[in-house]
Amino acid sequence: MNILKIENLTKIYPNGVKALDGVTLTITNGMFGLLGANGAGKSSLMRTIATLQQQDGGSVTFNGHDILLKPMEIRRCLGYLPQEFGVYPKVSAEKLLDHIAVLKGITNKVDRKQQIESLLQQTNLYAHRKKSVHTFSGGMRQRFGIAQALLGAPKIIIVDEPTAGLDPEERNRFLNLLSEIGEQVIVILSTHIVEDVHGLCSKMAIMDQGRIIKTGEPAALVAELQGQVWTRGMDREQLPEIKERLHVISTRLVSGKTQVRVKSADMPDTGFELAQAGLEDVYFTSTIENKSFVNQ
Ligand SMILES: Nc1ncnc2c1ncn2[C@@H]1O[C@H](COP(=O)(O)OP(=O)(O)OP(=O)(O)O)[C@@H](O)[C@H]1O
Repeated sequence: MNILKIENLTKIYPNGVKALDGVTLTITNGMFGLLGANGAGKSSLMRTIATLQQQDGGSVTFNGHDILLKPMEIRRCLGYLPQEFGVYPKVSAEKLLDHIAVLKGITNKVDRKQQIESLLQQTNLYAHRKKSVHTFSGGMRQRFGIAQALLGAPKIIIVDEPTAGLDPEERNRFLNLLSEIGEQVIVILSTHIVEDVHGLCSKMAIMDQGRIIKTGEPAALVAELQGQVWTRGMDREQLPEIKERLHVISTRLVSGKTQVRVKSADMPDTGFELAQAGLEDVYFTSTIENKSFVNQ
């Protein structure tokens, strides 16, 4: 079993932004979802784990090795798909993978060739292996990103916002690919898309303003809220008054009418019906409660 232990991690950028504020998490084998809005601090956490930037306080250990003291220990067993890959050089996918494999220390040519061929097959890019990555579509690039992350059989795989900008078909394809990676490694999926976490991850954390505000199994977190989510349709003009009085989780426009979701132990008002709680309700209630806690 691999164990990634993050303890009291803090990161303050030179402009004074506290991107990580005492993050503590233990992550073991399997798919782990890190959910948070833009700016919550997910990329800062991912980059620190990937040893691309140093923390200002706290520690990260992987299987007992402190990554600050022994960055090579983690780099050797890490696959990372960053949010922004930057500019791709104008070489074929196959050549680029070969180059990255050399950088990752896979020096045996036969081994390299075998790994690259099998990863190109796995990511459904074999037919495109002679094409330059800069001509690939968004979805193909992300699949290429996974192929390069999987080179060298890593024990931790970090994917940062991988489905942003993908069309529904490519997004499905990408998520299926992630789910095939297996349970023998740690996969951290950082995303702001609730459904990505729901279907795929056995464990998750919600991040907001540099803090972990909730952790657990998605199904268990949803079960905790069951029986407390109420919904009703109303005119938009009624909303301010409802927001004033009730704990509104979210509002959505459905066929021209505003559908409001409210958290309450009992029926909050006339006309409300008990709704099936979902992970989106967990996410919204946690972040709303964190904001009111921070603003107190
Ligand atoms: N290099 C940097 N210098 C200064 N501030 C930064 C830097 N990188 C991130 N930040 C700030 O730190 C906070 C957390 O950013 P981070 O990119 O980690 O969040 P995120 O959850 O990954 O969001 P996104 O998905 O938008 O990247 C934000 O307020 C961001 O503006």
